[in-house]
Amino acid sequence: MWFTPSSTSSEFTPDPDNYRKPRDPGSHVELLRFRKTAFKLDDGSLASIQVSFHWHAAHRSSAVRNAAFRFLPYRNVSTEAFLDRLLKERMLGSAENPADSPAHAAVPTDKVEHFSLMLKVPDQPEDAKVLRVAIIGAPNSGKSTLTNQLLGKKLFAASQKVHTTRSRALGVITEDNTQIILLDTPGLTTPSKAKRHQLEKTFLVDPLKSLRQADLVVVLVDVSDKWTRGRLDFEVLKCLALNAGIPSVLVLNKVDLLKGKPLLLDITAELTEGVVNGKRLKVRSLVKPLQKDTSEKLLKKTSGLPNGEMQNPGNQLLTGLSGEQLRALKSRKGWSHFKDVFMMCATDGEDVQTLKSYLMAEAKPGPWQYHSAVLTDQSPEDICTNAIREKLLEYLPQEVPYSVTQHIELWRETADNQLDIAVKLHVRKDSHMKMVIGPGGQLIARIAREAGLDLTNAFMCEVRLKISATLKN
Ligand SMILES: Nc1nc2c(ncn2[C@@H]2O[C@H](COP(=O)(O)OP(=O)(O)OP(=O)(O)O)[C@@H](O)[C@H]2O)c(=O)[nH]1
Repeated sequence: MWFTPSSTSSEFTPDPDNYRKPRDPGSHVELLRFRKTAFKLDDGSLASIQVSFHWHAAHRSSAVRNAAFRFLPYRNVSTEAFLDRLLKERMLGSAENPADSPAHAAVPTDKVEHFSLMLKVPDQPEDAKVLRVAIIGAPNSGKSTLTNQLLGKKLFAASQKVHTTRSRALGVITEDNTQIILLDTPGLTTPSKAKRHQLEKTFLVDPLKSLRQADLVVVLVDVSDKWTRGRLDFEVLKCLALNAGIPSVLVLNKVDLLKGKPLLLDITAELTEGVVNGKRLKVRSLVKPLQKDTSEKLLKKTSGLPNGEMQNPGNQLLTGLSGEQLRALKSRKGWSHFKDVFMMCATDGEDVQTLKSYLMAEAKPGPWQYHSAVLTDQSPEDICTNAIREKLLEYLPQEVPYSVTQHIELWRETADNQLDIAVKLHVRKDSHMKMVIGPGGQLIARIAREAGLDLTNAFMCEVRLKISATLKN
């Protein structure tokens, strides 16, 4: 968090030249509310932002009859310090127009508004470009962290525990004429592990579904894990083999945790089989790069299709890979068809900016899928439960957080632009209950405070989150 909302929040009369009108020329609009919220910066100074205003559209569809549209807010920056901050922070997007960056856009707090925004016709320019990116990798490789950093906003839960992400969700970056759709997926797992950990079917199906829709696959590997970094996760390899026609890039993540950086070259050589973008790597390597024809034969064997030929993923996914293909794949440690390799720290803004620029450049002419105000397809309630789930996973030991379920009891926007949320946690065991509450109620209060701050950032309004817990077997 780089700012904390102060309690000062006021309504005021808008200057008509000072807000952005909707691009839909036919719609009759009427300004309903216009708010200004003050924020306290780290240096103690105050800045104000126009956080939201609502339009009443005359030609509403029946699905949104009772809802007012909320358009991408235009913001006024009232202190130099704040403007300075915006311009300096690279992850916040275009310095020319910081107000347009995703970090400053709000997710609707109302699920009907969210739904209507998802259905809204994209406001695309004539030269629109688009890229659908599937981010896949083993559990805990940093997929959600990377997605949040690319978005410049924390909308996806990320924790040190595996299986933080329960189902597929998307994040949308829209800048200038380009829309990048990020498909965040649960960590790839096997049917037997899914059964053992009582994981939903989404864990098995969602990554494959995401892949089918992608123009580019980003494979994330945690290089700080010495047990897994030497070879690509078998489930990842299977996904790549099933979708060999979709370009893919390798991202070696968590390089900040790696002491010996030269090791990165060895890891790269292993995971790419010594070939990137059809060219042999010129690095000292533990493995001998595969001969080009051998590598092509292997691809043929594992995908069951001629090298480079686009396959029918739907059919492949239904039938899976044959026994022979799976055996051939098992003998492989890496994938020789990555287009590029990135080494990065997903928590570092500069590294992520490099990848973001690459994705922007990879976008191809095509229609946007979403309106530019869409940041994610997650409903406001899902964002809330995921934020709480993240803290539960972070602070509760071992398997305890996985058995806690949530029930939203109150969701109310107040007239002073605050959002009141009350969530009840259902805990299965008495011993777990004590852990969730913590000594003197400290832990549950901490979880409410921290999740509340994340939601304030996501919704760009002050969120008052109350969490209680009850025993439910
Ligand atoms: N030091 C360091 N930590 C990172 C980096 N990227 C991610 N992490 C941490 O790694 C942990 C796992 O990150 P997630 O983003 O939740 O990983 P995920 O792949 O989405 O995990 P699942 O939901 O289990 O599939 C979190 O504690 C992150 O803060 C990085 O580059 N460096």
